[in-house]
Amino acid sequence: MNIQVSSEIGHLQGVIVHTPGHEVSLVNPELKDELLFDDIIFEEDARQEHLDMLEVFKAAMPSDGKVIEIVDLILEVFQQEDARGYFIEQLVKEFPEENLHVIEKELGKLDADDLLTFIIQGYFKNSKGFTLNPSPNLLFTRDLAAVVGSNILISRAAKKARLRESLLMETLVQFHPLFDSVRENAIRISGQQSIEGGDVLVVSDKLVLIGMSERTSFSGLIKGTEGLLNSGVETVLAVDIPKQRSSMHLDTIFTFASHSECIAFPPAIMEQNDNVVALFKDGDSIKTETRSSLKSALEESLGRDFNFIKCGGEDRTNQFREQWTDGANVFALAPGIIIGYERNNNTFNTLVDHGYDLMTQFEFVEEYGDKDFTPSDEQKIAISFQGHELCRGRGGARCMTMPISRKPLTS
Ligand SMILES: NC(=O)NCCC[C@H](N)C(=O)O
Repeated sequence: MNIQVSSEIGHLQGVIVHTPGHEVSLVNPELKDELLFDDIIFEEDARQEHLDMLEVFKAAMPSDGKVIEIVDLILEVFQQEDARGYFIEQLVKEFPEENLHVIEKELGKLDADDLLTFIIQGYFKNSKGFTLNPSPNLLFTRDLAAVVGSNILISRAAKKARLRESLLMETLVQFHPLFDSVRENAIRISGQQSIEGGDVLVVSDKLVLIGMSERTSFSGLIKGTEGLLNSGVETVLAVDIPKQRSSMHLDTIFTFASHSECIAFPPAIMEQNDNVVALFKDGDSIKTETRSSLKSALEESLGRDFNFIKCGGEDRTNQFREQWTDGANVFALAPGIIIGYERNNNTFNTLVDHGYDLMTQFEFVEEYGDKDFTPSDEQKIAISFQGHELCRGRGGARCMTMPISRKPLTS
């Protein structure tokens, strides 16, 4: 598969996901805040909701499209002894407080399955009593990396609860053949720097948005920007967003729906001024310029009008309620073909006002499951899916996807 993503909306051809497994059942309520979950979630229902979401992806994707489970990639890569060794070395180094050096030898003897279980669920037989917290957030594959054009920016998580996922992603890029084409030029950040994929929105291969959030540090933003500007991106728009749990990434308050439409949470995006800084190259240095708003910055950069559709509609309480349940976090399967949680009905009604046809996940799969879906410029569809358990992990459709291949846009 050719790794290439030059927009947020091009027809989806390849995506990495993680259908939740037993790790979500290991979240003790006492640890849920530390593990970045807002509630404990019921594994079986969460898994079914996720699998049903994937059915929509498959119906919308071309027949040769690929939905790839990240654990399959990890198991493949862990067949290589040097990949296991590399991962274990990083794990021991990055988590000194866990004293994993004491069991480094035992870890080295684990086969691929047992090592994976240890990483995701936190235990293995003969672990001498050493356990780790589970990794329930692997579900949100978006945050592990961002494919930008034909490059990859590997995230480094801000929170310890997610740092193991960053090491997994780094190991995949280093060792899995899927990433052969991006390995050498991969953009990496290190040390105290942090950046998470939910903060990176690929408007085009020349223009990228990066959220300055509670998860993306200033040094992470600058290092990531340097890497992008050195690999063909012309402008990064840094978007200052509230540093708080409810909007932990830019994509929790802003996503793209079509060539000229975005879903935005009004208070944090549409009602802000001077909250965007453009970064671009000037010789060997990076120059910055303030932009008055995200809308004007996008319009100026792309030379066309944008329509920001309000998450939650006009009512203030609904805007806040539906942002909280990821109403602004839609995932585009193709231009104008988006999917989001069914519960955000005010957001869906607002999309209808903007010319979207509403379909449930079941209607969409019934209609397109057995025949090719060919997106057209005339058709806009907002697909609703049920995610009452998934939603408690505090992420929506975009958060649960890492696109690695999208068709280039024609217009
Ligand atoms: N891109 C996203 O917004 N991802 C959602 C991440 C949710 C996860 N529980 C976290 O707090 O990191």
